[in-house]
Amino acid sequence: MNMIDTRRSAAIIDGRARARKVLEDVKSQARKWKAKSGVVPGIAVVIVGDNPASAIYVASKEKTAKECGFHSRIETRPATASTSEILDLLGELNVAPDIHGILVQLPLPTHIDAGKVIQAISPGKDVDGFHFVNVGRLATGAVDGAIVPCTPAGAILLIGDILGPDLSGRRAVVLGRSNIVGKPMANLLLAANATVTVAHSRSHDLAALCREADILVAAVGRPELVRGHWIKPGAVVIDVGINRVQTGEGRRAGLVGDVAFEEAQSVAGAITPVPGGVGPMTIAMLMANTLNAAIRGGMG
Ligand SMILES: NC(=O)C1=CN([C@@H]2O[C@H](COP(=O)(O)OP(=O)(O)OC[C@H]3O[C@@H](n4cnc5c(N)ncnc54)[C@H](OP(=O)(O)O)[C@@H]3O)[C@@H](O)[C@H]2O)C=CC1
Ligand SMILES: Nc1nc(=O)c2c([nH]1)NC[C@@H]1CN(c3ccc(C(=O)N[C@@H](CCC(=O)O)C(=O)O)cc3)C=[N+]21
Repeated sequence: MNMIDTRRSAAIIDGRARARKVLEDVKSQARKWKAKSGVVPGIAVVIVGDNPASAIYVASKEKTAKECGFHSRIETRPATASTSEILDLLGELNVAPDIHGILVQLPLPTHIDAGKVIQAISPGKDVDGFHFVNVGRLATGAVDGAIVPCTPAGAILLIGDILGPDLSGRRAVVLGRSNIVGKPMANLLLAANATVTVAHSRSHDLAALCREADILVAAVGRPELVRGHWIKPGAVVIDVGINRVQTGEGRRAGLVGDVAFEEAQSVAGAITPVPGGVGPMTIAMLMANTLNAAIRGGMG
């Protein structure tokens, strides 16, 4: 019998538990802020059309907002709504005194100018962190004043729990360059002193790039693209992907990430599961961003 077990097993990062901790903090800070100022943090979620995935996320956001003691308002508009109708609604929410955070659920129906809609949100209420002002603050290193996009903000917390806040000398690879996840993730890693590579659909030899990574963040939306042999032994693997897959093709039905979890688990040092990893952190960070926006009083 081989006495040396060469199989390794990564620590599974419990995003649900970490998110609960964030939410407990948010809840207690919100209570204190209310006692001091009389202000109850308020969030408005705008949902256009009837994307079933969006409906699930929005319900979950509302439930969590209530748990935090926040005021929450859902504004639903039909898929046929025009860009100008949504801009009018945002104009109203921007000046609503009981609303401190505004989120427009993406994707929007294609006939709506999503860029215009995002830039119409007042930067101080932009709890997604998608407005140019917040993107610019993060990109220029003024991280403290920025509202940071929720998913990367949650992911960097998980990374910090394992590696500490200073990532000097660590190689990070981010798969995906979207404005929602990939780019802000890269900026946060850079701000934490990591050496960052951003890869995307035009990159060559992703496997070799990924094998260099002490920290690998996968945000591509391709089920189980990242295989076990792409991963550097001991790496911290953050799987942002949320992919709904059917049975067949040798896969389990249901939700899978962008990383082939079982394979990766035998190589990585730590890994986030899907579900139960980054997803719950996203919603928790949305509440944290809303609380901070309320405390800042919509400044910025
Ligand atoms: N857990 C959470 O809270 C959240 C999860 N998500 C999930 O994360 C994933 C990514 O989301 P998002 O960033 O919005 O997605 P986008 O579709 O906007 O971006 C995907 C990125 O991945 C790149 N890409 C796509 N296919 C490949 C490939 N085969 N090889 C290399 N790169 C590729 C694209 O490259 P290119 O730019 O060249 O097209 C693009 O940069 C999705 O599964 C989404 O559902 C998203 C938000 C929150
Ligand atoms: N303006 C805007 N901001 C967003 O932040 C935004 C968006 N639009 N559009 C869609 C994506 C996706 N997203 C998720 C949030 C939570 C989970 C989440 O909680 N996931 C659970 C499971 C969910 C399930 O079971 O379906 C988990 O991973 O454990 C997932 C994905 C936010 N997004």
